[in-house]
Amino acid sequence: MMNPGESSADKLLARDGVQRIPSEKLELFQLRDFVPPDLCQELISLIELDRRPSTLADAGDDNYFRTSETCDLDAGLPAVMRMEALLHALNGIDPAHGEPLQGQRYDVGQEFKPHCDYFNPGGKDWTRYCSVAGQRTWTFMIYLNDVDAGGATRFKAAKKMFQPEAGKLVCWNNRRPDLRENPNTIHHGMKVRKGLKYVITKWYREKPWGW
Ligand SMILES: O=C(O)CCC(=O)C(=O)O
Ligand SMILES: [Fe+2]
Repeated sequence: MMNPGESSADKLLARDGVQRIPSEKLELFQLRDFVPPDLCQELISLIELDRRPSTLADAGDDNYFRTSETCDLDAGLPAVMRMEALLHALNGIDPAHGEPLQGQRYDVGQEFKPHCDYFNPGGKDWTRYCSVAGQRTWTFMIYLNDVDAGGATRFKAAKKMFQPEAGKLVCWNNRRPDLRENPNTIHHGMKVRKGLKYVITKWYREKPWGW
């Protein structure tokens, strides 16, 4: 049986418009027009109100690895609740297994270099990030606006680049069928060349989030 912290290809493909990116190496999907324009605008306004420099687990020494700005979105706000309801209807994941929704804002020249969303087993932050809620299972990411130039998300193993497009969802399973972390999920939020880029990210965990 599927863990309540996971979605599945069958569940996602049951929705009209969901496309699986052909690859043996990972489970990767997109859905255009997932989030309506008025909700995209509301979420952009919330990110603008409350942004701060992004941080990283296992950051290492590269201060330019993730140069965007982040915002934790308050789960009690109507726009955030609407977003959560859309996600739950699509992916079927128990909302208790979700981390709080995060917003990201990238200015010209900002990027998130190639990385995986799961935590490195045995890495120095492993205990701190995974002791309560376990490993990250699935990632759901939504572009909130069309970017003037740049800002694509590149999945090298799948030979796929997603162009930002208001309301478009990209989602993937961070693990393989045997539940080991899948390094083929490595992805690069490429530099914005012109304009701003806003995204929302939702990460799910093996166990309930609980704090
Ligand atoms: O902004 C992007 O295109 C990628 C964002 C991302 O990978 C993340 O927030 O984990
Ligand atoms: Fe990521």
